[in-house]
Amino acid sequence: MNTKSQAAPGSVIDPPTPIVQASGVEQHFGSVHALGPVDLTIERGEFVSIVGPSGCGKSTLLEIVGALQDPFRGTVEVGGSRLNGPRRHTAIVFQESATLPWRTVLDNVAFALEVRGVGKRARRDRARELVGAVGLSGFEDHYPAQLSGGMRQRVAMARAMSMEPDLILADEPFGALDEQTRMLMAEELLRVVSTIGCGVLFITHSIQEAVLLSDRVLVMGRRPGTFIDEVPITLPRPRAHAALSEASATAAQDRIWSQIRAEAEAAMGQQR
Ligand SMILES: Nc1ncnc2c1ncn2[C@@H]1O[C@H](COP(=O)(O)OP(=O)(O)OP(=O)(O)O)[C@@H](O)[C@H]1O
Repeated sequence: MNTKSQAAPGSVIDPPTPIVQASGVEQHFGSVHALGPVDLTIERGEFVSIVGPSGCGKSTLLEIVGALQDPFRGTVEVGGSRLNGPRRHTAIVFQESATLPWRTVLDNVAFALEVRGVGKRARRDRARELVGAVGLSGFEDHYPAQLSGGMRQRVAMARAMSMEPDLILADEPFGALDEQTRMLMAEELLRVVSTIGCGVLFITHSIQEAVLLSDRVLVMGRRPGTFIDEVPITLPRPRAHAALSEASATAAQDRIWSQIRAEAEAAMGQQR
């Protein structure tokens, strides 16, 4: 799935910079040292997950990369430029991503296009395509209140895609969903991401989900979180859930779990 394009030999085009390059990132909230320092690089088109014990600083890092937290220590470049506020091509998806209750599914998805000044006809056509891509064809005229939580999350995903992101920041996006919907949504996300070829920073408490989706899983230790391991996932793509029973996948899951377990136990000990 990696869509890392290479500059042709002799080409005047520079090789692409990573989509995210963060170094020495650290966050303090008053006397609470929440995160870091950490370095993080995500190549263009790469899917990177972060797993780690509760409260270790995962969301803090994602929010810093998404320009939702400022100030912080260290430097963050996204798309080759120093971060100086929210970017148009960074899409952020949370566990309970908000939909606009007074707009239909189609108009929720068309909203980001409207903000960008895309004409009415073009944005409705594009929104219809995206609604289809997340499996909601037939629900275009429904309002969010008429949908299940999983369907609303699909609307949020379609809206994120409408921004033509080069980077998706996803913080436990399927955390509130039942197991079956969660599995289907994970496969859906893989399809979407491979179609648009964007980089992804994905936070999850599910080790299985991280292994299924990622090119690399970063394991964060207890607060103040730093990366204690980096696990490459070499399963061939396209992937479906059956891939999780392959030997390399179970080995990766065991390796990640043994480290998180040790960190979570130590973190619980600190809190006693
Ligand atoms: N605005 C804030 N003010 C004070 N402390 C904060 C703030 N935001 C986060 N923290 C603290 O910083 C630490 C890291 O929080 P963060 O939400 O990044 O952890 P996390 O790894 O995402 O946790 P979880 O897995 O439980 O969602 C925690 O101890 C949290 O209580």
